[in-house]
Amino acid sequence: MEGLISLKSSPGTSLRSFPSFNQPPNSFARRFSMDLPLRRSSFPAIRAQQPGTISPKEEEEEDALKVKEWEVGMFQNEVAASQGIRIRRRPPTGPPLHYVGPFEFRLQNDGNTPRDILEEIVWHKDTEVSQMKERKPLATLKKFIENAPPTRDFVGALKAAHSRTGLPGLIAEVKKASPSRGILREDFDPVEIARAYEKGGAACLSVLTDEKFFKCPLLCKEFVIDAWQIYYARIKGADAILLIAAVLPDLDIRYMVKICKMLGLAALVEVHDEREMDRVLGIEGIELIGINNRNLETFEVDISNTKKLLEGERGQLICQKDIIVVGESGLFTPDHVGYVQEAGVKAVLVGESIVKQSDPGKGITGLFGRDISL
Ligand SMILES: O=P(O)(O)OC[C@@H](O)[C@@H](O)c1c[nH]c2ccccc12
Repeated sequence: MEGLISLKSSPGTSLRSFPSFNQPPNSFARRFSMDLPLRRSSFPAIRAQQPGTISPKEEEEEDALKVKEWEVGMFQNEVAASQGIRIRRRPPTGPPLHYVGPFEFRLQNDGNTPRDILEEIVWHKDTEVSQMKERKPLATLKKFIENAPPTRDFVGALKAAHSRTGLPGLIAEVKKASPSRGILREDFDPVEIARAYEKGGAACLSVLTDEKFFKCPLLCKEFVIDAWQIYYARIKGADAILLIAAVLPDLDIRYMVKICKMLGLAALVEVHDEREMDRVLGIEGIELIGINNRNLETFEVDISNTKKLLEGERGQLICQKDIIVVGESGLFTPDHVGYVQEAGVKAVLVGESIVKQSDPGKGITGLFGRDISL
């Protein structure tokens, strides 16, 4: 699960490769040169002094574009905050590293220290995605998609499993580690684990999407902050993708859900509290809502969260809209599964309790209290 565990920074990365949001643009730096010193060779005005680089006009246009992008980036944080989203998409005043002339020094600014693990992941993801986008621009991904095989029906597989077994359809998660639990399995062979899940009766798999090996539809478990990641997941063989309401403002969710539809992907939109649920219920075209029992900011797990969010009017609205709800995280026993099913879920997303078993397929039987592969 790269998205969950790759929190390390990328040494040796030039700032030039992720200029748009992480670093204020050059003309800003000129205006506020004391506050926002930049690494010299990384920015257009300085590059232009070297022979064989872009023209002053191009440089000006590039600068103007970056100013706009930076402003939009900052504006996004404000929009998100107005929707109750605590996670800031980017450090408010640029990254903590600052450079002045030939001297480099580190400026640790309070505002630029992530407040919790989710924010740290999102800030890291922003850098990672900017770099990947440079290597594989959207136009390249689109060409691959034209030749990609069709997606498998993720929602259909969950519904079929539910009506076949009378139990929630299982999305079985392949993960080696998580930030809250550390390493879950030393002898980690993702392919073998996924095969065992498939044999054990899982309807779908949740995995960092890589090669296509299985018949079960795949959920790409990622921290999506940019539509580019959705295209990338599609060419890597995903059939569904996770969108986290604690990270994404409504407008992003609307836009990303549309992109998913266009690409034939299911979108699993994840919520953790009432406010997020209400936001998501106000968005048209959502088929799958995940209720995460784990708070991604504190790691606290409470399975009664699923019940709480499905009570009363919210539950009725979900029924009317024919939305499938997935109970996520912290499910270990048949009692847990029964409890969330009683609360109204038709599917569950389970990682730790089954991935840890020596035979993950048998782990599924233990989780449901009976063999669901038949
Ligand atoms: O291992 P568990 O407790 O069974 O949880 C699985 C899954 O719900 C969890 O990995 C998860 C759900 N949504 C997420 C978002 C980010 C990271 C992790 C998650």
